Amino acid sequence: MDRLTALVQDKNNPTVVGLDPRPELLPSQLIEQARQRAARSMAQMGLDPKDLQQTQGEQAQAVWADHLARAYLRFNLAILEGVADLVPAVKPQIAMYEALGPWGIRAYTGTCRAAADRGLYVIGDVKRGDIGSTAEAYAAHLDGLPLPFTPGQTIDGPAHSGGRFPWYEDALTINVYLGSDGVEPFLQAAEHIQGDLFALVRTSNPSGSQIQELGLDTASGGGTIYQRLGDLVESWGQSSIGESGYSRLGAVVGATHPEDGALLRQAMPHTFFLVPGYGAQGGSAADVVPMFDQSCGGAVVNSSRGIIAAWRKDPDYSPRLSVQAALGMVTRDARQAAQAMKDDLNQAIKEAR
Ligand SMILES: O=C(O)c1cc(=O)[nH]c(=O)n1[C@@H]1O[C@H](COP(=O)(O)O)[C@@H](O)[C@H]1O
Repeated sequence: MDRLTALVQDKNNPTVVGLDPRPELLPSQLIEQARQRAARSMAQMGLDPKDLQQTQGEQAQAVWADHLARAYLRFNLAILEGVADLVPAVKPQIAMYEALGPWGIRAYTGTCRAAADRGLYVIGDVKRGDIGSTAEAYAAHLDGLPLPFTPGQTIDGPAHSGGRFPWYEDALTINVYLGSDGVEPFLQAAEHIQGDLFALVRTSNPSGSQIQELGLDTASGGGTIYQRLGDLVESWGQSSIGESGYSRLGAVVGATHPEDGALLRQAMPHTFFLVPGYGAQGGSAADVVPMFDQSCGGAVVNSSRGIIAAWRKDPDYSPRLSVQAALGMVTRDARQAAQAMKDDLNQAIKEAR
């Protein structure tokens, strides 16, 4: 977590902007423009643009997914323009993009690349996890595609280009339910690119408690499942502790569980926390304070809707604005929201110390 720690310190800001686009979070004129462009594409392909309105037929759906994905990328670029110099990191959530098929994936990788080009640390929120051999393939998100030229050809060691192509992520969120053999390939890939991972430990959603708060008997060490997971994550990270004092294996700890976060902070001194749930899910700056260490480091806090949808609360917004003007508002309001979050977090941390 050395690079992330350095970026947080440089910008004096532990804020992560979640890039989670959805049609209703985009200004309507951007959607309308995508619709018009899709209709033109349909006409050029000799198809009836009316099919688009009812999204009838595979081709119409493909054309629409393509143009909506392009609108997502434009929207994200507007957000990045507003926040890139202010925040250390972004976290695109891949499900929003995967919903648009291959065109969405192109918007996802385009977003990650644009963020990386602006010097931001990119957390790919992919929440992967599987048996070891499959986890190796998922881990290619970090260390690049091992592309054999001949089917069946094996590639020894880091013979492939390695690194950021084609995903451009610095870190991934992972699900560690499958145990250490599902984590090891991710750790190796992270080591290869000097990147990081964030394992789900205590999630922000209410029903996470159905599993994570289950108690363990004393023979199994006592405590709860999330505490045991925390211990395991701390121990799996031991061999990758960097100069910052934190390992490459971080933990996701929801802002909606401040008491649990405080317990985990104590039990996991070498584990960096990614804290989602601030803002739209009700977590406050006071709630996230216990997730930070004594030096006010060791954690970053994510907000997605609170920043990317800030334009929706702007009294000057009107659907009659041009696309350019609406995107300008997206940029400005995202920046204001990110600045307000930075101030809110830093003030709460300062007051608590
Ligand atoms: O791994 C995550 O990022 C995550 C874990 C968790 O426990 N809770 C959680 O909300 N998230 C993600 O954090 C983001 C929260 O979005 P907002 O509620 O809009 O700020 C979404 O991308 C979620 O998928």
